[in-house]
Order: sequence, then structure tokens, then C-alpha cells
Amino acid sequence: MGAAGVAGKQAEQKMEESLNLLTSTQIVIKEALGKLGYSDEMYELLKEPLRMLTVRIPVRMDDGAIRIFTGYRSQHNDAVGPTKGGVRFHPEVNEDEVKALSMWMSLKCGIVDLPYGGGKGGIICDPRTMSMGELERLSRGYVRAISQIVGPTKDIPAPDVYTNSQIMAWMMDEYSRLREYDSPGFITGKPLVLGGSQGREKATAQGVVICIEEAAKKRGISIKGASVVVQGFGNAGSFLAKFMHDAGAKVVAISDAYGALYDPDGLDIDYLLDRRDSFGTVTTLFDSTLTNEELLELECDILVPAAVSNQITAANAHNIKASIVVEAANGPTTLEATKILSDRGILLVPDVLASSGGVTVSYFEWVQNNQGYYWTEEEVTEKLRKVLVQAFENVYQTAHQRNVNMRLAAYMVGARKMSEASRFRGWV
Ligand SMILES: NC(=O)C1=CN([C@@H]2O[C@H](COP(=O)(O)OP(=O)(O)OC[C@H]3O[C@@H](n4cnc5c(N)ncnc54)[C@H](O)[C@@H]3O)[C@@H](O)[C@H]2O)C=CC1
Ligand SMILES: O=C(O)CCC(=O)C(=O)O
Repeated sequence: MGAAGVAGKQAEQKMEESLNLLTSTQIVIKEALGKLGYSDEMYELLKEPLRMLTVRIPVRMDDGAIRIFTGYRSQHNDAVGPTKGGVRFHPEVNEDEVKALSMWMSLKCGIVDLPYGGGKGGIICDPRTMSMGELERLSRGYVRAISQIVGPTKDIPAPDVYTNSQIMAWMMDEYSRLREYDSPGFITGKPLVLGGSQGREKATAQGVVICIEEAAKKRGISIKGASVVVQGFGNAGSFLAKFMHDAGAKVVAISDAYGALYDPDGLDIDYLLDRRDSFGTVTTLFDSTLTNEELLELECDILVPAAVSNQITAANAHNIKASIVVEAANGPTTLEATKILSDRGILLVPDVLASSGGVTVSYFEWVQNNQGYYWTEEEVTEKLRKVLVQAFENVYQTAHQRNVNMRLAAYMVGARKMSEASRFRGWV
């Protein structure tokens, strides 16, 4: 079959497979709760968020026209504490995705043992086509629209895809104006001068690196000289590529929304970092690129999807060459693909564990905001390492002891705390 035929068949298989993130999350949560011995009532409680707010945000665009944007804020479960999770600005944001993302936040917070439940937000928009003024008005409008259900002791947003510290600053300023007092603890991922934490920007990637190191130890792979492929070159992917490169690994391919760059001898990561724009775009500067689909199937030791969901599916899971796949992105691998990779003996470190470094340092930021006393980058990094190494080991041991794959093990570890908190509160 020619290349076009193979691509067509893969597209067909992808269509047949369930790519609904909410449905697949519910399947694994149900299985995890069953393994933990919880009743069906617990599943009924946890299968959907407790609260989902849909808002419509009118924004005056630079040309004078008014555009109405749709946004969401989902709060999955607040039995443990206030809900926590990022805000995504992306054209493909939808209600089910935001719900699933908030459920994953609950699981992440359980895995790294934070006093939070999970939340997540999103706005359907394409910030790459908007001016700074339009983005500021949209960010402020979103905060006004969700202000009743968020706050430093209710639900604390943070950055995610196509949002950054500037957007967090506008959102914090808008919330502080509404409440009429300075509220740095309303949001994390802020610039340092507004109460941001040392190390938050790099935290997601640092967490992923710790998981890669732990996974590599289990597989007897040395990081020095290992070949690494990274999908996505934004906050998570670009820092990750840099850290792996600095640790002596050979980063042979990276990508962004427009394509991938490949060099079997290793890419010049510092050069690419220098050239990327604020949306993590760099491949458009080069002629010779691969597709994101081709990138995933490249020969390598370690593959890190660090972009968007549903990238590794039943259609390409058999062609993945890496022996370790570490999910920096949320939801990059479907359930069917998870099974295929696990059956093939590939060590898959799931998103709810691998990408939990970001929310861990967000928690540190919130603690520092609450106490008004700030830590050094070394302190943050050391605390993050301790948390992540412990979390990895808990999930890895659970997988072994219960003879389940790492995703199911992570859901079991992550679901336990919110289930117990819900039970003690008398909700179930
Ligand atoms: N920023 C954070 O603290 C955290 C991020 N994550 C997850 O990591 C992933 C990446 O997030 P960030 O790096 O923060 O976003 P970002 O906005 O900084 O970068 C996104 C990157 O993905 C690329 N991309 C977008 N659409 C793509 C597509 N269809 N195919 C391939 N590449 C595409 C962009 O070009 C860019 O390089 C997301 O799944 C996010 O939910 C998870 C935990 C924390
Ligand atoms: O930093 C945070 O609070 C949340 C980060 C996030 O949205 C995620 O882990 O997916």
C-alpha cells in the first residue's frame, strides 16, 4: 500500500475508535473505583464534574465589531479542597474536553497529594490570530463571567495551552478589581513580580524529566545518549527538549502545530528555543519538515507527546518505536492505544502522573501567596523532585502489585483521596 493508502487507512481507524475524552475517562475511573472496592454510588458521584459553567463573553475587537466567545469552567470534585486547574485558549475547546480535563486534574492532585480537587477552564478562540488588546479584553471578560464560582479558596486557575503568565496577570488584576483587594492567590503561573513562583514556568517539564529518569531506571536505559522525540514545542515541550538535551540525551525530533523537525544526529535545541515564537511555533522557519504523524513513529528510545490529545491511537500505536512513552500532554493516547502499547511492553507513563509537576509548583505558588513569604528556585526544585519521585514510585508499585497498566494504576492512586474525602463528608 502506498503512503497515501496507509494514511487513509489510519484516518479510517481513528474515526472508528472513540476519541471522546470524557467517555474514555469515565471508563477508566469506573475500573479504578471497582479495583479499589468502591460502590457504584461513588462512580455516579465522580463520573461527571459537580459544576460546569458555560459563559458567553462579548469582546470588542480591534476593528470595532463585537464578537461573542464561548467559555467554560468545570469543577470536578471539591471534597478535598478548592478546585485547581488551567485555562486553555484553543479553537477546538469543547464542553466534554473541559470536563475530562477537570477530572484529570482531580486525579493529578490525588497522585501528588495536594489539598485540592480538580478544575479546568477553556475558551473557544484562536489567540494566534488575536491582538494583545483583544486577548486582554477576552481574559478580563472571562474572569468577570466566572467570578462567582472562582477564588483563592474556591477554584484557582492557571496556564494551559496558548495561555501564559501575561494572561494570568490580566486575570489576577481583573479578579482583584472585582473583589477590591489584591488577590494573588486567585491564580497561579503569574509573573514573578506579581507573586509568581520561582520555577513554575519550567515545572511541568521538570516533572516530566523526573518521570523519564525514573522510567529509564526501571528499563535500564541511560539518559545520556538516549534518543528522544518530543511532540509540541510550547511551555511543556520546549523546556523538556532543553532539559533532555542538557542531560546528554539526543533530541532527534520536535514539532509544533504546523509540522516536525528531524535530525538523526540530534537537533540544536538552543537555536530552536531562540527562534520559537510565544505560541511554541518554530517549524514554519524551515523547509524540510515531517508531519506530526510521521514524528510519532520515528525510531527513538523515549517519546514525549507534549501538545494535544488523541495523538497515539489504535491506528498508529503498533508503529510506535519508543520503549518509553511519557505523556507530558493531557490525553495524548487513547484507551485502545494504551492497551496496545502496554501489550507491546512499552512503558507508558500516563498524563495524570507525568504532567503533574505543573500543578505541584502551582500549589507551591499558592502556598507562598497565602503566607506572603517566597522560596528560592532551589527550594522549589527540591520539593518538586521529592513529590514526583514518590508519586512515580506509588503508581509504579501499584501497577506491579495489582497487575494493571500504569494508567489504571495512576487512576487508582489518584482517585483514592477524593473518594475517601467524599465518603467522610457523607456525600456517598
Ligand atoms: N503548561 C502547563 O503547565 C501544563 C501543560 N500541560 C499539557 O501539556 C500540553 C502542552 O501544553 P503547553 O506546553 O502548556 O502549551 P503551549 O501553548 O505552550 O504549547 C503548545 C504546543 O503544542 C503545539 N501544538 C498545538 N496544536 C498542535 C497539534 N495539533 N499537533 C502538534 N502540535 C500542536 C503548539 O504549536 C505548541 O508548540 C497540553 O496538553 C497541556 O494540557 C499539562 C500540565 C501542565
Ligand atoms: O498549574 C495548575 O494549576 C494546573 C495545570 C494544568 O492545567 C494541568 O496540569 O493540566
